[in-house]
Amino acid sequence: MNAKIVGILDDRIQTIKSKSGTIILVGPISLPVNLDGETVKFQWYCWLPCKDLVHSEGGCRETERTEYLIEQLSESNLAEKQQSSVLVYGDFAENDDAFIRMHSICHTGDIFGSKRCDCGFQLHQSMKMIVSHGTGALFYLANHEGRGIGLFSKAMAYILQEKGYDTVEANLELGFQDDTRSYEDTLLVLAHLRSKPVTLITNNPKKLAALKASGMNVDDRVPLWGDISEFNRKYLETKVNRSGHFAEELTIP
Ligand SMILES: Nc1nc2c(ncn2[C@@H]2O[C@H](COP(=O)(O)OP(=O)(O)OP(=O)(O)O)[C@@H](O)[C@H]2O)c(=O)[nH]1
Repeated sequence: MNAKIVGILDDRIQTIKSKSGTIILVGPISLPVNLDGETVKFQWYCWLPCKDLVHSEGGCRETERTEYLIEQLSESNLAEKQQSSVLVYGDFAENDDAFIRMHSICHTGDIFGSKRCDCGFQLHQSMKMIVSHGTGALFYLANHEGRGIGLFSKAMAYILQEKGYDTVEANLELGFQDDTRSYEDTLLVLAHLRSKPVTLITNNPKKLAALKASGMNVDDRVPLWGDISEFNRKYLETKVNRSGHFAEELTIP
């Protein structure tokens, strides 16, 4: 193992231990982002559950950790697994007030710009809200596709939705719960980066409750509705009527 390479990486790799397993966090990494034509500098971190390494014990050792981690990377086939990450803005550890977005990956909305949901809009808008607020973090949760059912299953659910099933019914008909997302690892990363309370960007009361129940220090919420069109009207109505989303701020034309 090249000691120079280990030395370069070592001080930006940390382990976070929990009852359910260890997470390896890499960062901060400077990430300049084009946000509506302006360059905004975020600090980026990515994390990996130790169990996703081929020899999980070796990767998570306290001593010589980085060396063991590098040895396993090329064998661990990480492109076949999902890694989540977080974009941090401002003095995240210390500022009294910070906006947090827990954003579930949406291949169709975030990447293709699909208008069947509001995900792409929420992703972009939440980054703008965090920057204009001055401090915050966008967690991009890569194992949450389709509220936890996976991309292929979401494609099947979309076909059922074309035949009149709503989002919740389609998930249930395919044998899933309506919402199977876990925030466990994400909250460990958040606690590592910040202990002060946060304001959560969401319209979803169940997400707020689940995060609070898992120990997240949330003292406020801000809504994020938008990009409403004929294509996502039923999806958004289902959020309000079936999933209990806060409706007071939503006006569907
Ligand atoms: N199963 C299913 N998932 C969908 C559908 N449309 C979007 N999604 C997924 O829903 C997730 C969006 O979650 P969030 O943006 O956190 O939405 P939310 O739980 O309503 O909460 P907030 O956006 O915070 O208000 C993404 O993973 C999308 O892939 C759909 O029709 N069916």
